[in-house]
Amino acid sequence: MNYIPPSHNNNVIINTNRLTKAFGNLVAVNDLHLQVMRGDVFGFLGPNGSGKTTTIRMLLGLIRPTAGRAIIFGMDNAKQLPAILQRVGAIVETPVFYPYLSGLDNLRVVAATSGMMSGKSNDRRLAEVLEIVELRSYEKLSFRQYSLGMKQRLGIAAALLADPELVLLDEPTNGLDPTGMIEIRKLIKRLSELGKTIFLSSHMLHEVQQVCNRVAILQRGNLLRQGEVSALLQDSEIIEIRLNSEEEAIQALDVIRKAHEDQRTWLRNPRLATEADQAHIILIDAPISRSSEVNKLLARYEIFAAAIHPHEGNLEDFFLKVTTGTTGGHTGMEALAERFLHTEVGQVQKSEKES
Ligand SMILES: Nc1ncnc2c1ncn2[C@@H]1O[C@H](COP(=O)(O)OP(=O)(O)OP(=O)(O)O)[C@@H](O)[C@H]1O
Repeated sequence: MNYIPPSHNNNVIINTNRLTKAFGNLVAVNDLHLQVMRGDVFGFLGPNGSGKTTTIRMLLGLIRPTAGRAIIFGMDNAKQLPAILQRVGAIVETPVFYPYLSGLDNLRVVAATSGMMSGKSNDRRLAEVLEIVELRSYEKLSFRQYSLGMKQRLGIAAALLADPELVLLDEPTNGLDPTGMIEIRKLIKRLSELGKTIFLSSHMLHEVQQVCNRVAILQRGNLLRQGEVSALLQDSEIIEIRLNSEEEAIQALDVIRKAHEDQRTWLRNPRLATEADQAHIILIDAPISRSSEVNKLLARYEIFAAAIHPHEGNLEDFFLKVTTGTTGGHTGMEALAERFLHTEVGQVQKSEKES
């Protein structure tokens, strides 16, 4: 995606141009072009070590890029960082709170140390943010008694104190149990309804699919894809056709391949299922809304499918496709993607850069 000059579009909240960070020979982030639009819940996806935190740290001005720049709210963060940060709330590392103070008192400390208002308006804001993160009923409880999910939400409450337009969250569900994850998901939706733009990094595709409208996929510091979740999901829809025998499956495959060559280009990558006992199953990367067309096509050649199963797209499949080029059997794909995402990946060596 091309760099959009900031003056041309005020709806672009984050706009990076060739953003790059090298640590010695290791290129942690390489030539990154990101566009986050106003109102997005933007998922920044990638396996461990792919450069997500490094990117967030550059956006927040915590580290300097080796090359390229980041424009936030139309301002260059190398030049106008304080003005940008006034409009941003972020959690990059687990926030530190006083264990023996209550949630409310901890927020009071944050408000006081960051020079926010005091008195009644301050108390009102504290109550508001505790309400948003659903900790109002636990505000008097000491921090050490909070669950991990509550601690994380208190961190988000602290990031919300100054009513930021943009909220940056680095792996907000890391280490949380399913209930904690659901709470964070609900909170992200609530923040989005309040008009915030949200940028969240994650390696949990399923989580991201449920809350984000747009995503960028990073691998070894390189941007693999960026776009609307709905469009990416459509790209990973699969039609599964079960035939009555392996012989019939091979005939059907031939028909589908010819149809693909003959203008039905939406019938992408027809193939036999990879599992040994599934040689009678064909998988096609194709919009599931066209399942009946496939059925009719085969019937014209007197091939009658025993069953046709449309598989909705999911980010795991999509991710696997773009990261490994795998478009094989559907079976086990999610598990494979999940394994991949938890794998520490190797890093690219610093490449020669164009000027
Ligand atoms: N200060 C640093 N010095 C040297 N290498 C670093 C530094 N910070 C990060 N890296 C390396 O840069 C790469 C990208 O790390 P980064 O933390 O940005 O990845 P990530 O996608 O956020 O992964 P994780 O989810 O594990 O934090 C990794 O190989 C990491 O070891």
